[in-house]
Amino acid sequence: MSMQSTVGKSKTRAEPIISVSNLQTAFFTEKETIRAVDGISFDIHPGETVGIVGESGSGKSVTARSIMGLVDSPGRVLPGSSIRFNHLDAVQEYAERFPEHTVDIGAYESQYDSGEILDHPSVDVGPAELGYDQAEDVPIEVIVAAGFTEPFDRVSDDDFVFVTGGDPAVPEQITDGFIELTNLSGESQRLIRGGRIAMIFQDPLTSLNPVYTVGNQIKEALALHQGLKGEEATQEAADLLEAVGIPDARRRVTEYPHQFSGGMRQRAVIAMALACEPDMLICDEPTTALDVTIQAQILELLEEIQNERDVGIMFITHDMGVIAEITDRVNVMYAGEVVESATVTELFKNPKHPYTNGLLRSIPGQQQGDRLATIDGTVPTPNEKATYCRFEPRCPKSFDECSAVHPEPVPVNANADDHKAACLLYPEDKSTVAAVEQHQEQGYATQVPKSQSTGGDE
Ligand SMILES: Nc1ncnc2c1ncn2[C@@H]1O[C@H](COP(=O)(O)OP(=O)(O)OP(=O)(O)O)[C@@H](O)[C@H]1O
Ligand code: NI
Repeated sequence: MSMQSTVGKSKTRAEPIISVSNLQTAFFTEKETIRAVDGISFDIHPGETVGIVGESGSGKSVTARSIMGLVDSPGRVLPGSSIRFNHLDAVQEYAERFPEHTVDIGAYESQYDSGEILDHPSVDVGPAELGYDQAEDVPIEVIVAAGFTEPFDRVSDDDFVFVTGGDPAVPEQITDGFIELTNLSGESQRLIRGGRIAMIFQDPLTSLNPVYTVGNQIKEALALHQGLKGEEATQEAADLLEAVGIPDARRRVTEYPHQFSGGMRQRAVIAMALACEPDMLICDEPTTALDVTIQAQILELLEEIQNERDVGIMFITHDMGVIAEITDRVNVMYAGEVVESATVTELFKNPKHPYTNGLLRSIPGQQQGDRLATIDGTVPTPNEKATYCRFEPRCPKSFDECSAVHPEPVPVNANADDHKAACLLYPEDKSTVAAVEQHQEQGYATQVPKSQSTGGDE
C-alpha cells in the first residue's frame, strides 16, 4: 500500500505530512459556544514526533479528533480551518477513487487572482489568518482548502482532493497535491481513518471490542488494509503482537481483551494500528493510565516503530517529562491556542512563554523547593474570539496591555526563525511598546471583518 516512486518519497520527506492551519473547532451547546480549538497552526513531517502539551481542557484531544474527523455534534470545525494531508500516494489513490471531488488547482491558478478572491463577499478571511503577509501572495489552493469555494467556478465545499502538480485525470502521473481532511465524509473519511492515520487513545478499551479475541480484531484490520486472510492473517497477527513485545504471541491472539493487563492492551492497540500500515499516528495520552515502567516501554516501542516505518507522530500529553523523552518539536496549548512552539531542545533550554515556564516548574525534580510547583488557577473555557491574553489572570508577568491586546504567535527574537511565542513580551529584542504594536498589527490583519458565517449561499 505504501509503494512510492523515489520522486514521491523525497517529495513527501521534504514536505510536512500534515499541515494544520488556522484550525477552529467549536461546540455549540444551548447555553454557550465553546471555542475548544481557536485558530491553531502547526506541521508534522514524516518521521517526526510532534508533542501537544497543556493542562486539562486546553483543546488537545479536540485537535486530535478534528484531524481524525471524530468531532461529534454539537461540535464543528469552522470555515477558515484547514487540515492538509500531503501524501502523494494518498492523493493519487483519492484522485482515482473520487474524481468528482478532485480539483485541478493548476487550472484555477491561471484563471483567478488571490487579491480579488479575498475581496469576494463570501470569503471571510484575511491573508494573515492564512499565514501570509499580502493578499496577492496567498496561493489559490490555500483559499480553496480553507473552504472558500464560492468564488470559484465548479469547485464545491465537499471537494477534498486538490491537485497542484500533474493532471488529475491521470492519477498515477500526479506529482503534487493534498487531501483536505476537513472536507471528508463517509467513505473518503473511513479510508483515511485507520488506513492512513491511526489513533491510539488513553484507554485501550476504547479501541478494543470486548466480545472478540485480540487476534480477530487485528485480523480484521489486516483483512481490511492488507487483504490478508486465514492462516496467513493469523500468523501476521501473532507477528505483530510479538513485534510490540507481547510474549507468547501465538497463544495470546486467541485471548480476549479482559485477559490482557493494561500495558498489554495498549500494546495490542498499537499492533492493531500497525496492521493498518498508517502514514501517521496520533497518540492521545497513550501511557497516562500506565505505571512508569510500562509507560517507558511503550514510549520506546513507539520510537522503534517510527525509526522503522518513518511515520509522523502527533503525541498528546500533559506531562512535560514525556514530552522531553519522545518528541522532536513541541506545541504548548492553552485555552484553545498554541502559545509556544519550538524544537524540544530549544523549548527546554530556552522556554519563553510564562505558561511554558509554569509547566516546566511542575515537573517533579525540576522545582526549587520541596513542594511541587503548580500554576494557580484553571484553564478558562473560551466562549468568544479572544481580544486579550487568556493566560493573563494566572500570569506572574502580566501588565496592563495583556488584558486589552490579543497576543499572536511571533518569533521570540530576531534570530529565532523556528521558535514562536504568543505573548506580548516577545519579540524580546523589541521594546514593550513596539512588541505590543506588532501583536496588534498582526491581530488586525487576522480579524474577521464579517460575521463568522459559512458564506454559503447568500
Ligand atoms: N462534546 C463536547 N461538548 C462540549 N464541549 C466539549 C466537548 N468536547 C470537548 N469540549 C470542550 O472542549 C475543551 C477542550 O477539551 P479537550 O478534551 O480537547 O481538552 P484536553 O486538552 O484534551 O484535556 P485533557 O487533558 O483533560 O484530556 C474543553 O473545555 C471541553 O469542555
Ligand atoms: Ni484530552
